[in-house]
Amino acid sequence: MQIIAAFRYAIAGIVYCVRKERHMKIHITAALLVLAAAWNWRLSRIELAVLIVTIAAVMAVEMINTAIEALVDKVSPEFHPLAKAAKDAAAGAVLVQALAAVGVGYVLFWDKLFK
Ligand SMILES: Nc1ncnc2c1ncn2[C@@H]1O[C@H](COP(=O)(O)OP(=O)(O)OP(=O)(O)O)[C@@H](O)[C@H]1O
Repeated sequence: MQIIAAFRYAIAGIVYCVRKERHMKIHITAALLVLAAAWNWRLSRIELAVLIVTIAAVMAVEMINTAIEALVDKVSPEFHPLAKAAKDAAAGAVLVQALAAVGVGYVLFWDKLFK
């Protein structure tokens, strides 16, 4: 696959997730707010790097969750315990990453907000 076409498909995947997933819109809004706060409090370069990786990880896991949901809906529209396991595990991955992001936010911003 040509590299330009590969990029086009990847962008289409991101656009699909943003359009379809309400959670992606929430993640993007939160990311913009957090980046504004990082700029306001002049986070160090390393803090900013951690923040960027965390934001990207949350969005990437959410997109993988969307991919798994789409695949499960395609191959198993009817109820199946394995379909449930796949969707629940994917949702669990999003939760784990979101909790980690809250932890990162706490470490980076708590002192600046409350001291
Ligand atoms: N085909 C299925 N077989 C068994 N359980 C399912 C199936 N589809 C959904 N479920 C159960 O319902 C839950 C919610 O599924 P759903 O597809 O509505 O995902 P969601 O997390 O609400 O995502 P979204 O809100 O993005 O659509 C799953 O986590 C799973 O437990």
